Amino acid sequence: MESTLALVKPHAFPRADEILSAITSAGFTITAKDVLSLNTTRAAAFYAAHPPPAGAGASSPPVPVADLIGALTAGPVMALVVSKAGGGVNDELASLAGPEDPATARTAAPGSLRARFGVDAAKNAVHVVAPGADAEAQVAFFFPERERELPSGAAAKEYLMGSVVPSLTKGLTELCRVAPADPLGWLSTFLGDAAREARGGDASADAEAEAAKGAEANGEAKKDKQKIVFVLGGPGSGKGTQCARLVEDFHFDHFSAGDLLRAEVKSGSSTGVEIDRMIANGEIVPGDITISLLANAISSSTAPGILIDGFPRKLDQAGAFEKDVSDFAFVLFFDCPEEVMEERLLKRGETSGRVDDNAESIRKRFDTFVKTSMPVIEYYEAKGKVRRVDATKTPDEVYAVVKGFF
Ligand SMILES: Nc1ncnc2c1ncn2[C@@H]1O[C@H](COP(=O)(O)OP(=O)(O)OP(=O)(O)O)[C@@H](O)[C@H]1O
Ligand SMILES: Nc1ccn([C@H]2C[C@H](O)[C@@H](COP(=O)(O)O)O2)c(=O)n1
Repeated sequence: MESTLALVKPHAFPRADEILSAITSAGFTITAKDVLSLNTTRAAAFYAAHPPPAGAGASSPPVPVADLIGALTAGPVMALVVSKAGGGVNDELASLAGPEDPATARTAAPGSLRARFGVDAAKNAVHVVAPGADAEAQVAFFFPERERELPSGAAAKEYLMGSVVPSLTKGLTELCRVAPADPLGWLSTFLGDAAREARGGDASADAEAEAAKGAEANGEAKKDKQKIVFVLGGPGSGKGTQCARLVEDFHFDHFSAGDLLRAEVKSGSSTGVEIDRMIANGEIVPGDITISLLANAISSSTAPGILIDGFPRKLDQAGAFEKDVSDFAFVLFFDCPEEVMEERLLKRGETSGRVDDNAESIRKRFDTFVKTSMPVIEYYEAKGKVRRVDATKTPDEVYAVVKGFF
């Protein structure tokens, strides 16, 4: 089975079902699918690593990369791994897509995807891998965790000796030295980091770094040099209190997802009305709203570290942030029983003015925390990324433990 990449571009996204059906009717199999949104940095990195073909057609001028980036970042993208038995999957899919420019496609290949769903040479419905280009690398850009076809014989030996044995030996040696409480989680994080480091020299990572430099020059902050820490814990566990101390001692920036959402409510925007209702009801606001508020807030930060308080509250928020905004260093988790948190919140409610510091909202918030947010902590705990603190002690005692993590 040979595989290649296809992207359904944002303007054609509403017609993704028809595009998928055209692809499968032509005898291809969709072996992986993801819906994502790309920011400018990531789209620029993609086109830098995988430059588009020279022109939309023999007689047409090349499409400016800025237009391609604009088209790819305008909304949701559907990324597909398209497979077919035998060879030539790239060329066959390129032929189903049709000429780059939909205007040309409509006369030269009227049944093609671009003829049917394209608008212009940038909004041309689908990105497919150009004949002769590196399909595997393009697939890996969007599906980095996907298993590749394993090498065999001498190639397998070379791969194992060169890539697997050195990091596994180092990982196992370190594992014995550190003796972590969760050895499997620890080793999985270690090997994941080693693999990412090894990929640091590949073409797409270089391109991404270059693109990020460009984005920085345009005022977009590059977050990978700043330590980002997710601060989690139940409502009233003391996240905000401890973050304030870290800001004072370490000059970090502190962004509270709850505060950003409350500011949105105050702004009087139409989204704000709905956010206010959800907060009072103890519900989680959709991740895309919170992530865009956070991404905007952290984009201008130049502090050595960034504390993201009260986020991610749901597993999908965690994945989306890591994918679209930034990696993070660890989760600082304040472990506190409900009775303690309830007492603190009712006391805070006497003066806070918060719509959710009342007995009924508190009960709903606890329920949401257990059902929706604890799985985030368990997920990262299994990866060895959680630093847990007993939050029942006095603020000074809690802080003595917290600052040891920085
Ligand atoms: N260790 C502590 N001991 C006693 N009271 C505390 C402690 N830490 C914080 N508090 C108090 O408990 C209340 C809740 O603390 P804080 O606002 O820091 O919690 P939070 O986790 O940020 O809450 P939320 O998620 O609801 O915003 C505050 O009134 C704070 O003064
Ligand atoms: N990632 C987030 C963070 C917060 N909210 C909403 C729901 C919470 O109950 C409320 C208050 O947050 P807090 O100040 O307690 O951190 O804000 C959310 O939906 N998603």
